[in-house]
Amino acid sequence: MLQLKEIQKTYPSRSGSIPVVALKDVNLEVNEGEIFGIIGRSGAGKSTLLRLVNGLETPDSGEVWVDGWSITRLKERELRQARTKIGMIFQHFNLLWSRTVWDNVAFPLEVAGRSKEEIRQKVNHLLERVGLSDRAKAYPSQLSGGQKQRVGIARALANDPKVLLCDEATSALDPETTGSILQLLKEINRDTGITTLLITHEMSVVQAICGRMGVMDDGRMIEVGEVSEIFRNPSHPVTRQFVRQTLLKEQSTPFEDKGRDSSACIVVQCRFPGLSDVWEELRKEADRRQLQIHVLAGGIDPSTPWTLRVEGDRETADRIVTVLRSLGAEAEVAVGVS
Ligand SMILES: Nc1ncnc2c1ncn2[C@@H]1O[C@H](COP(=O)(O)OP(=O)(O)OP(=O)(O)O)[C@@H](O)[C@H]1O
Repeated sequence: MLQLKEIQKTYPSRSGSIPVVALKDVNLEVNEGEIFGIIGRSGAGKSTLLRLVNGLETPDSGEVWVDGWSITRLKERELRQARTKIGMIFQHFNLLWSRTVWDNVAFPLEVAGRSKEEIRQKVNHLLERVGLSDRAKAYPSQLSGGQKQRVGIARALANDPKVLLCDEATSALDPETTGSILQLLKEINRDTGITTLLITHEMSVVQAICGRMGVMDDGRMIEVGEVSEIFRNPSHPVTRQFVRQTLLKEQSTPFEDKGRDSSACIVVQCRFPGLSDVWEELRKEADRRQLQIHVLAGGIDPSTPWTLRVEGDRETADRIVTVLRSLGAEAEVAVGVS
């Protein structure tokens, strides 16, 4: 669905010094219907990559393909047409502040020349989809951050795009709102099959909704793979650092703090045949043993493997693996971080 082939992108220097090579020989393939996450530190080249996909930037060399269109070869008129099939949401929402919620969502449909009746039906449907029917007449300034992003999502979906690009879409939101927006994106992907490419600097975002991910550093795509696999076995030092930072973050704690030393932890990877029963058993077992276990990935979609962080030493993790196996799960200790 989306392909970047041997992309090279250089920006001319801003102050007469050396030009900046933002992307270096980047290759990427995103499959139809998947949610693909790209993570990287500031300046890694994530935004440049996204702007290449919707044709806002052109590469020095290489090709960008979106749904059969070679974005890099299109003339301005064709590019505008191709762009209607690419929706985008932004960190700071980019809403039209003088227009109501309803009018913001209607805007791309008006530009596309849709009839009044078509616009009415579509906007009402989209507002219902994002849970904002009752705020249709409000202005963006009267909305919370999460509601603003819901308007952004509805607007991005107005022309039934095949691809949704998310540019740090939850970076301006608190963790709870982030969770609900990610959940909405996941549901939309499930219901419409829209191919979703998101960029972020937060591993937790990738873990929450992406099936596969790419890691960028200094203009290069340094690692691509299944999120669970990369988490279990990060090969590049930069990826390892992202994983480590996530593991050491005190978040998503399903168990109360038992005063353990949290400076050491072990990651356990497991697959459950079912979900809730096993999880309940595991909770009880961990409680009995006074252990802290955090779900790092796999919490939203029961079909994906779970990644658990167990605070404690290798012996503790081995005990948890034994418990998991006794509950019918496939489980193994993946990586130790201290
Ligand atoms: N218009 C521009 N002119 C010159 N240099 C640019 C321009 N846009 C980006 N760059 C440079 O290209 C490199 C990649 O930038 P880019 O914004 O793609 O990275 P990023 O990973 O999205 O970073 P961030 O997370 O901070 O937005 C950086 O060194 C940046 O300074």
